[in-house]
Amino acid sequence: MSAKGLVVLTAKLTVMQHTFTKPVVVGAAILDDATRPTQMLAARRKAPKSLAGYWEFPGGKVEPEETPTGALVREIREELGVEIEILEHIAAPSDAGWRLDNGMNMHVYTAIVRLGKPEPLIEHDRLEWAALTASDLHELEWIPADRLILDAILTQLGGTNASA
Ligand SMILES: Nc1nc2c([nH]c(=O)n2[C@H]2C[C@H](O)[C@@H](COP(=O)(O)OP(=O)(O)OP(=O)(O)O)O2)c(=O)[nH]1
Repeated sequence: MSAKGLVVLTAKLTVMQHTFTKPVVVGAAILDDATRPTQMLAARRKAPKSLAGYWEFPGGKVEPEETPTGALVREIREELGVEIEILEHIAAPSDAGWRLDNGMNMHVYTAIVRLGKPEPLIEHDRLEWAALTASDLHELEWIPADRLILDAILTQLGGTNASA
């Protein structure tokens, strides 16, 4: 095959890969404080109909040219109108992340707000600071797949979280 043919084939394969592989989702567990967190920001989805009313980690899909953390900073800027600093990755059951009900995988990172006040701008109709305790977090109606992640966050923050 000629060099030109190889370039065309590679380009076609890249397009096919983006078409057929599921996007990776990133979510932010936004904390009220980096060293002694007591609260986490939950966001209630407006759409699609099947997810409207459920609480989630604000975030979204990683675009092909983005890093996961770069995508998360962008998504939070778009959705909540704030600049965040990412703190740590929440350890997931596999390198692929947390398996979601839609077949996608999600990576979750703790973060703090560096600039601005979070507002539900596009995808959400409510934001709520929930206490970092199992009872307060689970009281909200989360997207079912997110509940395991809540427990992992509580466990991972256990060493620094005064209220857990
Ligand atoms: N953001 C987010 N999505 C989640 C969570 N749990 C969960 O199952 N999902 C699902 C819902 C969606 O099907 C998918 C994420 O898609 P999204 O609609 O948030 O992505 P996006 O902001 O990039 O939106 P779009 O450009 O595709 O419209 O993952 C979660 O905690 N946060």
